Amino acid sequence: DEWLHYPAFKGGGESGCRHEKDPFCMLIEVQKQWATLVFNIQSAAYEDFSCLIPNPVLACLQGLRSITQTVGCFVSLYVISPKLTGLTVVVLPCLVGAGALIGSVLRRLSRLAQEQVAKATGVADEALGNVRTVKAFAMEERELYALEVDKSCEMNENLGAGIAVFQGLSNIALNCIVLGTIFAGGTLISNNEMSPGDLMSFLVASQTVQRSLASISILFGQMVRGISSGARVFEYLSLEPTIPLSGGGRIPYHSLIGRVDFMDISFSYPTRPGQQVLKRFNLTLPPCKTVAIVGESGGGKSTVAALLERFYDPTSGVIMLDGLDIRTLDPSWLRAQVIGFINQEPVLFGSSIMENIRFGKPEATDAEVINAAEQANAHRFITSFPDGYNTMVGERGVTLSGGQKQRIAIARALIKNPNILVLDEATSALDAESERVVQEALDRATRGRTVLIIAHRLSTIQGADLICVMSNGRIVEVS
Ligand SMILES: Nc1ncnc2c1ncn2[C@@H]1O[C@H](COP(=O)(O)OP(=O)(O)OP(=O)(O)O)[C@@H](O)[C@H]1O
Repeated sequence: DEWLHYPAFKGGGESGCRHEKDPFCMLIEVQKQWATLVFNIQSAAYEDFSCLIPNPVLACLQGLRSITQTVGCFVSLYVISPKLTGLTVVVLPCLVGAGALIGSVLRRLSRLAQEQVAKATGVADEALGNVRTVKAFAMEERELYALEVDKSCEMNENLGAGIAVFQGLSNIALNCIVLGTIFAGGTLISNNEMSPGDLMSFLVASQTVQRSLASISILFGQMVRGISSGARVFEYLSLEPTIPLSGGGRIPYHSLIGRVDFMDISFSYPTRPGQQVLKRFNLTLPPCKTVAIVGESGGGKSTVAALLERFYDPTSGVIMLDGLDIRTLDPSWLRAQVIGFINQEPVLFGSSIMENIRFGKPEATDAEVINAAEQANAHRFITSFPDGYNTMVGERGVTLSGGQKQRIAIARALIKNPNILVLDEATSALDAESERVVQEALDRATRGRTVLIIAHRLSTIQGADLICVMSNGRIVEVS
């Protein structure tokens, strides 16, 4: 009876609130209207503007609605029964603490699952990119990708189970709160400290809190997944290169002589600081001369080329270009205009021959591309293809032979007309005939340039002005 006479349940008027001066009634009404407003905005956003509003904004609106509902209902709860509300306030932090604990475990699981997905994708990429090697070793049946995907599947299942347990537990906990409220409220009613109507109002308001908290817990599950995926992206975005991409001095083209001095260079790769690859290495590349480095495998020859290209900076010592420390020069200018680099395994892009050669100088005209191809002994074989320079080379150049790929790589390096040419075992992967053709192209390309040749074969270094033998990270003989 008393409950039915309570103002909040009497109904009447447009707002359903007959006693507009009753603070409890007003509070319920304001909270209801606010929740409806936010809900309507959110629904309208979903239905009419979902393509315009980013998902995080929609999620924020949903979160905002749940949070305001929770706060509003808590105020109402306090107005109805401070004692019962106090009890809820004591229990709730314990639940929130337990939720935060489970949440941190879930975040860790989610991060591990994301890393495993990335690993599985990497394996698939490698297996597909190196399909010939996979076939050559009859490894098609070895389910490398399946293994990684199974692991990823297992991890995601664990994560899903974790989120399910989290959501299940939070629902059980919230229902327990309702049961506890009825129990505690019943005790208060029997002691005449509370009316049945108050208890019913309390329950209605606490169920709204329950619904809001349940939707917050779902949002939290989505947030856990989102944050760990985003964290990996932001981790990469926030990486700063140790060697800047650009910035620094440039030597005007007409004053550039092309003398390179390696002075007392010591170097260890950052991933293996314990292994010193170069030890007080000294070498001079005189302008317009060809210097060849030979030596045992793993002796550090390619590392010398990598340091000249500024892929790494030496641990100690200085590399000079025309008497200037290359660390003071603009790396993008050095790589794009001064040094032409041709390595053992030329990597081509899955576009046309024309675009691959033009990669060396994006603004080059078709005539310049053809000229570079002629210098690299590539023009004849390119024009023998039905599509000529528009022939697509396939992913990483798989539709070309080793010698053809190498000559396109030479043309790509020559088109920028570099002052310094670095050839890192450029012909070592070729048979005798292909090597002869490529060598011819290289002999032509090296004229009038400072050249560093890293070689295994005698034929490659025959024309060199200086031959240096490298062992154990330093030059041991010069002839
Ligand atoms: N990115 C890297 N990280 C760590 N160590 C590396 C890296 N690259 C090469 N090394 C190590 O540095 C040493 C020198 O390698 P480098 O490639 O310079 O030798 P190389 O003389 O060119 O050999 P090869 O004639 O066989 O090509 C080797 O012991 C190699 O294992």
